[in-house]
Amino acid sequence: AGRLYTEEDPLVILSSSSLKPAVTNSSSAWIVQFYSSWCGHCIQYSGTWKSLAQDVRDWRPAVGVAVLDCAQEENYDVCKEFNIKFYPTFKVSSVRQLLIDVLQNHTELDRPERCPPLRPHRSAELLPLLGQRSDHFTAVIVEEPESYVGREVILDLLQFSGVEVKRAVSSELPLLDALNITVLPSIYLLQPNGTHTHLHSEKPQRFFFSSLLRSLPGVARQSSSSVPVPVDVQQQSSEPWREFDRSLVYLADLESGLHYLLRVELASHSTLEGAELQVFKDFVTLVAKLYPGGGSVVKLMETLSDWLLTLPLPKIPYQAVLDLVDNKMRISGAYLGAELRWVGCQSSRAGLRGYPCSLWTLFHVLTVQHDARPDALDNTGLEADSAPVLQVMRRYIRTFFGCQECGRHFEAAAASGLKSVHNPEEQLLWLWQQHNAVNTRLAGSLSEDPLFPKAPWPSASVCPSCHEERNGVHVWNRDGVLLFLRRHYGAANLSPRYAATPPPAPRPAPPGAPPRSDPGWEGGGTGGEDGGDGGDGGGRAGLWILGVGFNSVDMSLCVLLYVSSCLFLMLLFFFFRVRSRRWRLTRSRLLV
Ligand SMILES: Cc1cc2nc3c(=O)[nH]c(=O)nc-3n(C[C@H](O)[C@H](O)[C@H](O)COP(=O)(O)OP(=O)(O)OC[C@H]3O[C@@H](n4cnc5c(N)ncnc54)[C@H](O)[C@@H]3O)c2cc1C
Repeated sequence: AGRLYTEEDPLVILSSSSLKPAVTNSSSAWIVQFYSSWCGHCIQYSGTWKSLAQDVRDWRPAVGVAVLDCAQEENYDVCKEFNIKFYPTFKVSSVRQLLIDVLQNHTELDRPERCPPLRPHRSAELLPLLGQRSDHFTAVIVEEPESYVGREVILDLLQFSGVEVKRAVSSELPLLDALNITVLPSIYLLQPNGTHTHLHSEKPQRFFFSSLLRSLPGVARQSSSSVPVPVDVQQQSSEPWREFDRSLVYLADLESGLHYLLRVELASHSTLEGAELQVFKDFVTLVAKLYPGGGSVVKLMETLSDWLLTLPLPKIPYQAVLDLVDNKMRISGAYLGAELRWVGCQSSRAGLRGYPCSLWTLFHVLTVQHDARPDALDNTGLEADSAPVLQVMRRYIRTFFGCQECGRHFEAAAASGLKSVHNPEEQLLWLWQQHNAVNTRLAGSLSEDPLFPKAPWPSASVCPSCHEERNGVHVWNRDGVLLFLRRHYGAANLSPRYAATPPPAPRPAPPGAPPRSDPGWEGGGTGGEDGGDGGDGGGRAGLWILGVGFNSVDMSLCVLLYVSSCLFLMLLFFFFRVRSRRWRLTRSRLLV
């Protein structure tokens, strides 16, 4: 079963393995909603999509309605291939009309086999039918050219035998005259015995026309067994619950968020150029400078940032970025885990929380880091802004964040609110306030996880000093909130538990080695002990000689120095040899 959709819904749940077999060379057209189960709007919208599927259920031979969850790891590649960047919203009626346009605009050659022709008929095609006997009813709907009613009724009756529906438009004057049609849309019925009559409908609407035709004698639904429905093979993996402490922030969430952002969200942009490239560069710089801990993630982001800044290319293929993120160059100590391990952002039900939760968390951490180290962004080009973290976040959300509606809301808030942010302190408070505004707006919505209800944060039980009552009215205590945010999102409160790149375990000191001050995970881990696929844990690439540790860069420098010293000595040797020969020659000439 899908996450927002189940097998009971009147639609098909597709996955990477069933999408292509279902839609390629299909006898019907397909409308597939690529959604993301973490996207609040997709959750809100799922009801609409189900209504649409229900609404056009009888059109099934001509068109299949399906969904595919791009937030599922196994579907990443197919969403990338289909270039899915954002998850839009529609109204049922507009999607239904869009469907009709798509179905009608197929040329005769590539029209799906079971899709009926939807073009209007000419008077010359219809008038000869009057008075003719037949084995079935023929309904003629005459309507304005822009009306969808006729096409909707044709599709509604697609699975019914005993009646054929045709449409004509109001410009067919000979037909209008012959049938004496004065009101549009109208429905005219040609009976099997050759007579014809105007059908009286309560209202000139799709539902009434379709119902009338379905109730005609001998009109019956055909067996639907001939309609192939692909069997979905998608299995939902149920993640094991990870015990965690709500008072901590987990590095595993930050890393999983970065993994999703860099390897999934960005992957739908096959090349980065212009403003997009600049937004990405700024984001990477920001993370490289402010991500706490100085560990392998920072090393990776620094490498990426250096590479982006030193290459003056106007356009960068995403694959090149991915190669660096996957550390194909095997740079020692640079690594970002390639899996999702939600901890503080895990959910009680599949499909909720996860990525958007991690993105909020990441930016809260970055605002607090910037507040602690305001000089960290010096000489990056970002320092001139009074709210650099928020500006980068704003541009990232606007440009790349998959939830387009969220981006619109955030942009509107930033456009009006960021003018009042003048320093790092106001910056972290603004983000807190904005996040609370979103919480309030979404409280009780379908995207809410009952285990993590959306409410003004932090609650009075978590931070009593954040709350006050003035004249019987609740108010936030600004200083209390500031203190709480600095502590909660501060480097000292980040837990490495469950992280894919844990801090390096203290290396057993070799005999005679000088006591080493353990930098711990905060002081600059050099990569995971379990480097994982593609990761080159810095800890493993080194060598201990006489109690001194050398990493692979040190070793390469040694080799370089050794080779250049040898060359230098050889040069000296040849230089003196040539000189001594010359000297001997000159001396022997003088003696002669
Ligand atoms: C920029 C942005 C805009 C979004 N806009 C929308 C939108 O318009 N509509 C929509 O449906 N979804 C939106 N989302 C997603 C939505 O806000 C949630 O992220 C998502 O529903 C997951 O909710 P959650 O329960 O994990 O908590 P989240 O709201 O994601 O919060 C994650 C964690 O942050 C902490 N936290 C909560 N509130 C605060 C706060 N005020 N300050 C600091 N920390 C806090 C808590 O520990 C919480 O568990 C947006 C996400 C982002 C990143």
